[in-house]
Amino acid sequence: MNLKVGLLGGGSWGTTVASLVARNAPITLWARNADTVTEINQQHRNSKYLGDATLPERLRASTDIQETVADADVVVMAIPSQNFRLVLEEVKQHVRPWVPIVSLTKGLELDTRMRMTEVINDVLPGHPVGVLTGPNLAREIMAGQAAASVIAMADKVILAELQKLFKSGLFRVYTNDDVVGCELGGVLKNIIAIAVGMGDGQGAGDNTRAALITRGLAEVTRLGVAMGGRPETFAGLAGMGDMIATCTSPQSRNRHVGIELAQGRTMEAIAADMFMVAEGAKSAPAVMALAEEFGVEMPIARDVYRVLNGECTARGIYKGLLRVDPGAEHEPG
Ligand SMILES: NC(=O)C1=CN([C@@H]2O[C@H](COP(=O)(O)OP(=O)(O)OC[C@H]3O[C@@H](n4cnc5c(N)ncnc54)[C@H](OP(=O)(O)O)[C@@H]3O)[C@@H](O)[C@H]2O)C=CC1
Ligand SMILES: O=C(CO)COP(=O)(O)O
Repeated sequence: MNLKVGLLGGGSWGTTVASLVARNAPITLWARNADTVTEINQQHRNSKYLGDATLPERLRASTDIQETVADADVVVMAIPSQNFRLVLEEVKQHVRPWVPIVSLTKGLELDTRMRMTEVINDVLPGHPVGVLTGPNLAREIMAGQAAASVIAMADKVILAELQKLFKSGLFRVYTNDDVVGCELGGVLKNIIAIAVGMGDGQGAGDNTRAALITRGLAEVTRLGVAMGGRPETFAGLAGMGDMIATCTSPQSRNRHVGIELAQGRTMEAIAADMFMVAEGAKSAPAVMALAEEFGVEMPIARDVYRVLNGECTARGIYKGLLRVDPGAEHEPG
């Protein structure tokens, strides 16, 4: 393809998506860390985030945002949610006015409770905005295993071009015009994955995990639909698909946080040991505020939030589960 791509964010997922896109189009990957950039350009590796995985030789990295985005036809953002706006403000100085911006990020901005596509609209009004999301654990995709994803954008013509840009070999990319639903599926499943990790860390069984995933998906769907997403989106790759991958994979950072909380560790101590992002822990307060604003009950997310805050322990939450009287299946609780 003739489209030039600038991708911002040299972590696990940014590097993985850049490697996929490099098969289809010229791409520059921006990372703030000069060692990461040198390693990608000279050794075709990003060992901090992706171990021994070999990156395509045509993938070029840069520490210069201007060089990365000034002649880009598409800009892709893989920056964690709490730093997303900061980097986008720099992108704004150099990007051309009509260029589509695609978010890979699965979190909410804490202060504003905004989704990343809303942050993009805020900083770069007028640009076509999209999101790539789904059950996509970075290391598996780098290992060449098959995966499916969803690219969502309101403009169907640009959407079809973006689908061609991101899909390759065993990475199957479907289209969807429900940006809100797709984006919220990726954000909200992270908190349920923390709940599942809290159960797994205490030796809970497969039935417990299945119950949490199913009830978790129901509450995620309730909030997502109240915020404007379509119910069927939450039954698809961006909803149920990502929920299953994140809640069951040993590779998930959010599930890992839950397992550590189950050992009685505080979120502060867990975060101090992690160099990668766990978006669920960061976004939980914003999700709770949105649930209140939209009048949606999210009992599992609320319990996770209370453990993250140190208001109660993972063990206490699981004992509490048994004390709740179940009502009708379609009701919260
Ligand atoms: N990993 C995965 O499997 C998937 C992740 N995602 C989502 O993608 C997003 C990015 O995640 P992922 O790549 O995994 O995260 P990682 O934790 O692996 O990497 C984070 C990257 O962001 C960079 N970064 C953080 N703050 C800044 C900043 N202020 N300026 C510039 N760069 C910054 C880090 O740079 P440095 O190394 O210098 O600290 C690092 O390169 C998240 O929202 C995640 O939920 C979505 C699908 C799959
Ligand atoms: O979003 C992901 C997989 O689709 C990655 O999940 P974690 O951030 O929990 O590792």
